[in-house]
Amino acid sequence: MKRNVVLQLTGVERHYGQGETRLSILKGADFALTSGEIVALVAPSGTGKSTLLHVAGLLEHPDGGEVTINGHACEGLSDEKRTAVRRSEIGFVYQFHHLLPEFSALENIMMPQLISGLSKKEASARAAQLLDYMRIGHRAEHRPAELSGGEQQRVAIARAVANAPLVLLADEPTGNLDPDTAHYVFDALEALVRQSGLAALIATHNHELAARMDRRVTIQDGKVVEF
Ligand SMILES: Nc1ncnc2c1ncn2[C@@H]1O[C@H](COP(=O)(O)OP(=O)(O)OP(=O)(O)O)[C@@H](O)[C@H]1O
Repeated sequence: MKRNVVLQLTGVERHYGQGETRLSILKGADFALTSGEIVALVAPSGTGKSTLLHVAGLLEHPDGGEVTINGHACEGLSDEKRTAVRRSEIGFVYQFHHLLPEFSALENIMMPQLISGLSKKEASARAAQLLDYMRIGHRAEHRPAELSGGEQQRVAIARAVANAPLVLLADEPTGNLDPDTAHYVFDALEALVRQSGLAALIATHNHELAARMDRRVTIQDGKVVEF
């Protein structure tokens, strides 16, 4: 499989507040993620992991620098175009699943596909396939509250990749799970990434999980450095 840089951060700056209370979180951060790789982002609390993921995932604008997705510079894009890139190229997983409580597992995974214009039939077929792949096909009709924490996260991962993005960004996806379940959920995530060739950047405090990833990076003085 040909390896491409699918996500690139160049000189990314992110500051919060003004004047004396101004907090500089990212100070010229550079980072590149290549298709097919899984990278751990391991850094102490408050150093800017979520900030980095939000900027990389086009959820926040950087105060300086550039975010390039699959070769396309995103900072100059209109909000509409950024949203379109985010929907088609980025999947996001949070520590808490953020699934829609009134919808079933299958419907939650169908949702981003319906928003992207797929028919119900197509979206449902892909959602069912992803649930099977995550080994929770038998829970398709259940709502999030009826699922275990590990099952909820597997649905959230399936939803994140439903539109076949290039990049999966995950912010502490197993932070809420016991160690065995964390490994089980990571197994599923890893299989999905390996099979589809997408790239993943995963913030985690779990050093055992981080050790299973291809590369580990951290944030030091507002910059991304290899661990
Ligand atoms: N919207 C905001 N306004 C002001 N400060 C913010 C904002 N968002 C984040 N911060 C601050 O930026 C710093 C980095 O936050 P961030 O959430 O990126 O850290 P983190 O490394 O993900 O931490 P954790 O591991 O605890 O989740 C923190 O000091 C946080 O308080």
